[in-house]
Amino acid sequence: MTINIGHIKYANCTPIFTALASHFDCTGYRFVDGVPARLNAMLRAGEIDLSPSSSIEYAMAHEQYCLLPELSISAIGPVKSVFLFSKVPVEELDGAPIGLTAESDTSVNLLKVLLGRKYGFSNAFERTTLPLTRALEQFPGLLLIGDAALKGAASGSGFFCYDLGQLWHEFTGLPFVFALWIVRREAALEKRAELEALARDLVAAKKLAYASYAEIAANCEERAWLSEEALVDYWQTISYELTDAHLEGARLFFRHAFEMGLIPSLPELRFFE
Ligand SMILES: C=C(O[C@@H]1C=C(C(=O)O)C=C[C@H]1O)C(=O)O
Repeated sequence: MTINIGHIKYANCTPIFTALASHFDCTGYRFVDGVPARLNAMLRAGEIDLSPSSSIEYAMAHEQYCLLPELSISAIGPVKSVFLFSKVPVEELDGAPIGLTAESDTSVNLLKVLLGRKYGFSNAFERTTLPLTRALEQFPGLLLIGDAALKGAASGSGFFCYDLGQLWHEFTGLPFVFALWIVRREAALEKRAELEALARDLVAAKKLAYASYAEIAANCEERAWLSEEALVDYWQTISYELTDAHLEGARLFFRHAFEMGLIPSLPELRFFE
């Protein structure tokens, strides 16, 4: 049975997908490229079986999902690819309308939690697909994630630039889990043996990737717009683990989100086993 796997088309996913494709048999897999918000919707609709997807998507529909252990896209401090860009210092954004990338579901809610709870602000939020400079003509602040955020930060845009991984760490002292590997429970039942093999291979691929960041950077598509050194530095910044501290960070995020009415209930974290 083919397994339909979501593939976030961002530099942060390149190491694990490259290592998976180069070391393991992927003939039974169909990879579906997309941005996180799109892959979340496809996962919810049953159009893919599993994906590294927004952690908040798990919380939104946890009765349909379970999680792969030992894998995430997280930050323990700065993440380098999730930024609030702003025309003024963040302390001056109370009441301001904030533009939100259409690609994210976790980080838009993280920004709401941080502005609401860390700063005590009350903001209006609006999704936008405008690029950085154009968006900041319309909004005093703009949230970008993934490659667009990496590029925006590297461009020396002259705007104030706040790393949400770092703001969360200052606020809580905990890791922040941006993405979890989410599996549809239906698929976990129907494709159990295949998913067990994939879960094992993904953890092995993660470890192989750790040992070959320089080689992966030298050969990947992202080299067209980011230097090998910057890619390796980015991958070393991200935490791909899912330890007890990561889970504590995720639970605390969900608690804030629930208290602010951003998710319908507090999810139990259930793993594929
Ligand atoms: C660190 C990142 O994590 C991501 C952020 C996500 C979100 O905000 O919904 C989802 C998946 C991850 O790719 C990033 O994309 O920059």
